[in-house]
Amino acid sequence: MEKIIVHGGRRLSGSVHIEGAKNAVLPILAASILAQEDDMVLTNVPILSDVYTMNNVLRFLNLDVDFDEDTNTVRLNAAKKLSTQAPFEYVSKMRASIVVMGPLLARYGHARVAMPGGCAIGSRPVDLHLKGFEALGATISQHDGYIEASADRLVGTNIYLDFPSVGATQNIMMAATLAEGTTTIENVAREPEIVDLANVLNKMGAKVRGAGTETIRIEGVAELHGTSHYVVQDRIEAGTFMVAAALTQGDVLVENAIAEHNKPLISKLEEMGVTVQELENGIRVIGPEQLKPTNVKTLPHPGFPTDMQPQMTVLQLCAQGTSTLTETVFENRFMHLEELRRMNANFKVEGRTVALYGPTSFNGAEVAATDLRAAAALVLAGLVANGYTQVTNLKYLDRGYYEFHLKLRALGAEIERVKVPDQEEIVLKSKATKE
Ligand SMILES: CC(=O)N[C@H]1[C@@H](OP(=O)(O)OP(=O)(O)OC[C@H]2O[C@@H](n3ccc(=O)[nH]c3=O)[C@H](O)[C@@H]2O)O[C@H](CO)[C@@H](O)[C@@H]1O
Ligand SMILES: C=C(OP(=O)(O)O)C(=O)O
Repeated sequence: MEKIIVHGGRRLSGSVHIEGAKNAVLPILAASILAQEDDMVLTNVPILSDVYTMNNVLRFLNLDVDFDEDTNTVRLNAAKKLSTQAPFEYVSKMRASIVVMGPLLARYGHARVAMPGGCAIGSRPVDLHLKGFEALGATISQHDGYIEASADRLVGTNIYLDFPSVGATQNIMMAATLAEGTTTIENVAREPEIVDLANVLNKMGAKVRGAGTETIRIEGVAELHGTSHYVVQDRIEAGTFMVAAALTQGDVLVENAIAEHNKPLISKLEEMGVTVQELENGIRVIGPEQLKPTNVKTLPHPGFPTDMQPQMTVLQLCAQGTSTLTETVFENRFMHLEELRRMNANFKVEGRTVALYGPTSFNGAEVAATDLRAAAALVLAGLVANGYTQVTNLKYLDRGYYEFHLKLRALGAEIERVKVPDQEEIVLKSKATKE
């Protein structure tokens, strides 16, 4: 087992490099399934466990996948006959594997994918994905824990999403690229990662218009081919470092950060008294001596991102007075707060809203991450806590942050990541010693 140990109290300063976006690269990797000829060459690919998982799903489907970590480049080839089945052992590792379904259905008229199930932040059904496939003419059945979709040929149609789901928008968009005729999807997700995917699909020969707005129109084409693409920067990693700077009265340049992608966060930071400067080479964030309280509500893009919510609650807990945070996207994304309570946080959850009573004098403690952004939030709290904070369950952190502790250390944090024997190893060792 590994843990991160942080000794709080250091101001962060300097500049930090941000990786390509996990949430952009995962569906783009899946889009490679659509390339009947030519390699797909993706650059600026982050070294994350989720990327390894998606690469393994694609290898299982019979794509050739080569990840050169020295150059952050993944080269894929999908020219061979592919399998259309993604089994439980892969899908259970990562929910985002569901986005292989749209491309498989588009190319082969068939996909059988294990039901992804929920996770620590909510139940996360895929009904909107399936409604979209059905509207395109697929027959859907669910049995033995698998979802199966089949169609002779998908046919373009008008689809209205009840909620602007990121995954459903991506899956339906990819399915429609090879459909007969034109598909219009309304009330779609508008996240920058959707725009990045649409850009790749267009470079592959698709005709996707309107990504980034509420309506996407896709004119079906006969075939798609490989292309090369530089993955867009991770706005959530960038935002996490912006919060780290704000929290520690720091002065940090988040290199090449795209302000347009982080508008709601920047606006809230400014409201709290943080100085945010948009420079040519990135965003400079200077934390104030005292943070002002603020109220935040998570919403689909361009609203405040739910993936910044746990980190934001840590900042709000440090403000002079009471702040609120309303989580509208996922029904169960406050698990990190119970861990923060161990560190002296004072808050009250009522339904989807939490009142956060600041200012908090965080005390170092042993805490366990419950999900990806919870892990980041606990490390952030450790940066301003008295004494030592130990964060475990780092498998969550590794899903979405590359060398998080090293980047923080380079900014001046007193932080290390260590291997410690877990309980099972200790028992085995003590048995061996006795024998
Ligand atoms: C790999 C990836 O890109 N993950 C992101 C993606 O997840 P993901 O694509 O799973 O998120 P969605 O936008 O689909 O989900 C948002 C909400 O819609 C609900 N829903 C979704 C689909 C559906 O068919 N039915 C339904 O009810 C979900 O349960 C959730 O409450 O967007 C989320 C919302 O910005 C982010 O937190 C995740 O980091
Ligand atoms: C919730 C997240 O990811 P996923 O949808 O892959 O679980 C996240 O990136 O914070």
